[in-house]
Amino acid sequence: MCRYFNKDFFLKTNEKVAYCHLALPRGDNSSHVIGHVLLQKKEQLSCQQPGGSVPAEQVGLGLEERPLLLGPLTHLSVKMSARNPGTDLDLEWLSKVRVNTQAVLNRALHIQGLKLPKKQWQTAWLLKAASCIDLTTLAGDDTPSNVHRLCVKAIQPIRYDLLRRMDMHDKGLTTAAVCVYPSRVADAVRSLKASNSSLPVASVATGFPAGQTPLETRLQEVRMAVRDGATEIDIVINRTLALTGQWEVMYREIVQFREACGDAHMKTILATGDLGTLTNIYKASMVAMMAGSDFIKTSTGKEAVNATYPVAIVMVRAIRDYFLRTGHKVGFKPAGGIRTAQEALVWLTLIKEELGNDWLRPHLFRLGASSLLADIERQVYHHVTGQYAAYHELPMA
Ligand SMILES: O=C[C@H](O)COP(=O)(O)O
Repeated sequence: MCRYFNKDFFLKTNEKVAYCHLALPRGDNSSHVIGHVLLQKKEQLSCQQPGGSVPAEQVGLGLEERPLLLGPLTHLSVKMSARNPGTDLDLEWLSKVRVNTQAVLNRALHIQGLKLPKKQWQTAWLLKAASCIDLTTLAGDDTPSNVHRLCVKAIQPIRYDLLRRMDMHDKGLTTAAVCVYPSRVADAVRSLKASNSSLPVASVATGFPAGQTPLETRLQEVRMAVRDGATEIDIVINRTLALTGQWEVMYREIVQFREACGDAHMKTILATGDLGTLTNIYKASMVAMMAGSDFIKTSTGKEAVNATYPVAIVMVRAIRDYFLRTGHKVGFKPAGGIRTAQEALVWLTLIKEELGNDWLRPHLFRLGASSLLADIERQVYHHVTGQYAAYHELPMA
C-alpha cells in the first residue's frame, strides 16, 4: 500500500496533534496524497483514507508516543524539483513593479512575531531545518581535510545516539547538500563517494562572491565545477548590471550560465545586500527566474548585509508571482549569517506562511549556512538529554 509515509508536521503547530499525509511516490519526484492521518495520543491514532479506514500500523506508523518525530525526513532531501525552463524576458512586467516598503517591513515583523513550536514539535522542525541545510564551507583556508569533515557531518548531521533516542536513527537524515568553492568540488565528491553517499555537491561559481570577472571566465568556472561532479551550481549575478538597470544583459548572462550548468540545478545568488532597493530585488528575482534559475538565493554570506526577512518576503512573493504566471515552482535559499536554531524556525515559518507546505522540502527550500547546524544539534541535544552540550560533545563540521 503506502510505499512511504510522508509526514507533514507543519500543518498544525503548537497544538497537540499532528496532521500527516499518506503519499504514494510518483515517478517525477512528486507524491500523490491518498489519505491523512491525525495523530493525537497513541490510543487515538486513526487513519482516514478515501474508501475507508486502515489501522495506523498498516501504513508503517508505530504506536509511539512521539509521533512528530516519525517519518522519513529525507526521502526528498537529495532530489530536486522539476527544472524551471524559464521564459522570455518580459520587460513590461518589470517596468510595472513597485514594492511597498512599509508593507513588506510590517509583514516581516508580523512573521517574526508568530509563535514558534515548542518541545518535541520544535525538535521536529529543527530536524526538518537540518534536512534543508546546504552545509557550507567557503573559506580561503579550505583544504581537502576540512571539506572531508564537512561531508562527514553532512551525512550524519545529528549525533547518532541522539537520533536513536528519538527513533530517528534509521530515517536517513542528512543535510540537503554540501556547498564548496569550485576548486574543492573534487574533494567533496571523493569524500562522499568514499562514504557511499549520494549527497549532492553544490559549488559556488561565476566569480563568487563579487561576480566581477570576465563572462568567459565565469562560464568556464561553471563548466569546471560541473565536470568535477557538482550537481548544483550557485551562481552570483553581476550586480553592476542590476544597479544600472541592464536587465536584458543580466538575463542573457544567466541564460548562458544555465546552459553551462547542463543537468546541474542552478541557484542564482542575488547578493541582495548590494542591490539598493526592494524594487531592484524583486526585479532581479524575476529576471533570474525568467532566465531559468531553479532556485533564487539571497546572499553570498560575504556582503555587509546578508539574508534578512524583508528581503525574503520580496523574493518569495516574486516566486509566488512567477509560479502563478508560469506554473513553475522555483526554490528559495536564504543564506549568509543564519546561525541559530531560533532563526531557522523563523525561516521555516516564513516559508510556510508565504509559500505553503509544498515549499518546505529540500527540493524547494534550502538554508545556506556554515555554522547553523551546530546550534540545531545543540538544541536537539538539550531536548533529548535535558542538558546543554559542552563544546567537545558535539562534533563540528
Ligand atoms: O551560501 C552560504 C553562505 O556563504 C554561508 O554563510 P555563513 O557562513 O554566514 O553561514
